[in-house]
Amino acid sequence: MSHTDHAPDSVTTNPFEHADDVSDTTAVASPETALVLNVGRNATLTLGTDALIVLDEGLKHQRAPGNLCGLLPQFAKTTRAVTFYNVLWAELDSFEVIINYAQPTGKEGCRVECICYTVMDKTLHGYTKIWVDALMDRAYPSNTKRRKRMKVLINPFGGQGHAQRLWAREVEPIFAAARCEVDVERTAYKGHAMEIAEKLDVEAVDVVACASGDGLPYEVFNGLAKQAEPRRALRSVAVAQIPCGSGNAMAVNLYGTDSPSLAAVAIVKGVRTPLDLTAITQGTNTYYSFLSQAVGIVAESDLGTESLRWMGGFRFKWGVLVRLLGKTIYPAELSVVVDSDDKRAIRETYRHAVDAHQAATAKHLPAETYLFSDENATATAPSTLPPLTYGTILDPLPPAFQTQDLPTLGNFFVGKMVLMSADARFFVTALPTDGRLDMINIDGSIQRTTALRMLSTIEQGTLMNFPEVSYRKVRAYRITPRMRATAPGRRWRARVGRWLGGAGGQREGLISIDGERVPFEAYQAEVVQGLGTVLSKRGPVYEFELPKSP
Ligand SMILES: Nc1ncnc2c1ncn2[C@@H]1O[C@H](COP(=O)(O)OP(=O)(O)OP(=O)(O)O)[C@@H](O)[C@H]1O
Repeated sequence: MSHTDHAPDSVTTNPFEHADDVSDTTAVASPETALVLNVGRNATLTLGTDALIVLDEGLKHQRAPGNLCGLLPQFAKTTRAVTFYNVLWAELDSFEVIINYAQPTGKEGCRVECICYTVMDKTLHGYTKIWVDALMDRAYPSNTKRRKRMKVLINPFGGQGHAQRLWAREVEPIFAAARCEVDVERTAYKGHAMEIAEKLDVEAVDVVACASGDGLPYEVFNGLAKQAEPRRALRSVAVAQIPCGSGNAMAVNLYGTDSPSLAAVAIVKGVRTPLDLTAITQGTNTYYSFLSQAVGIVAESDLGTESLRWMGGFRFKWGVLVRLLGKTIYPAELSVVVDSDDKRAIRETYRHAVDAHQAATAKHLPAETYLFSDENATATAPSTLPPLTYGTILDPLPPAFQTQDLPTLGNFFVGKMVLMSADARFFVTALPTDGRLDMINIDGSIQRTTALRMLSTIEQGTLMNFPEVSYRKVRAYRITPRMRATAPGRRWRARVGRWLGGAGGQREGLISIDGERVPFEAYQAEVVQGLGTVLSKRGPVYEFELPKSP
């Protein structure tokens, strides 16, 4: 923590004006005009366009960090810029101006630092208070709630089992510096987060932040959906992720990072954003998915490779590779309500949405047009869940569905977010609230060389460009997966393939909903626009840029 004490000589709204000329500034200053605070003969704090500028001759005499334990005499600069985004809190505490901020520590994180100056002259307190308020208004724009009330859930077994340590070291200090109200609970068993969310007092909590992978957010959405007033609960409580798991897609898409400390800042500064949820009916069960559904190679390589956990992060890629090379197929019947199957039109629509968002941001249009404001979050929400437009899996298939038999299906993957992990860009035109799902189908009998080329493009986000990849925007679908029959002469080969792919003892197929296993039987899915609420950096678009070509 840096701590610099100076008694302010004077205050002024113009750094080039002499202090004597503005001796009555206290009377006229307002949040719009209070830009410069003189905090010493040689120190000023200025509200710049995007950042707080600290100009202090005293900083020159402080050693800069990272200079080989002080062996090299290297001195700090006299100015320091702290982006308003990184300002966590500012206050005037009797004589002290205290500014807590997040100091980036390389690409992978940040830590809390403090700027602190003493204001001895009581006559300047009125102006200083106005200046501090003006800084807070820039640090927290009108669509960003201050001092969020958080329920933090920690999965002690998420990822490599480091969630507790990451929370205590990297995240808790940031929430504390931002003066958030925090209530922490550890999950004790599978399904615990769902129970907690089901019983949560939604009036008392703004955010449920999950120090976990994507498993806990999935449980929290489903728990909120079980409340007595589910729609209201899903709208008033934002679900957030402190990335501590093996899959951290929520954080990567909404905050652009899988660093716990950077995600913590994104949560503190996050704007409430509606997120489409997918209502899935299977038998008599209903699940709500926020991320993805998979049948075939992705589900098998994720859920069917438990025996290969020793491989760490490479487990999934290995699983995919073995199955691709083995040309594994996952037959199914698929019925879909298609919105568009024209890839060019899908990309165009996506680009329009991004352009519209950028234009609105540039013109500072009110965010309320697409975001919920905190004040009316609960007031306007109906309390019950909306009825499903296409019924459930137990109903006869409505005529809006087009049915295909897919005897050689290889990959069936449906997503509501772009990235499925930090380097897997599957659904490059996904938007949080467009009321559509992005659906990818790939035939399992395509050439191995093509399949390998596809694999290498997932990181760049160009998989959809392959003519062999069916990429559609859909509103609903029903899938009935079947076990594949192996020809008698190929049984031994298939067994070796399964063993190599980590699925030696596997007896039936796998279906993954947000990375969680559900029974291998038919289900129906329908997107429910804006049903859930999350926190995001930008609102209606994810932290991703669509590759330029084609
Ligand atoms: N105390 C606990 N003991 C066992 N399982 C738990 C516990 N708390 C949570 N879980 C379960 O752990 C699962 C995985 O959680 P999470 O997504 O946080 O971690 P992950 O490491 O990313 O996931 P995965 O294990 O799928 O790789 C969830 O289904 C959750 O219900």
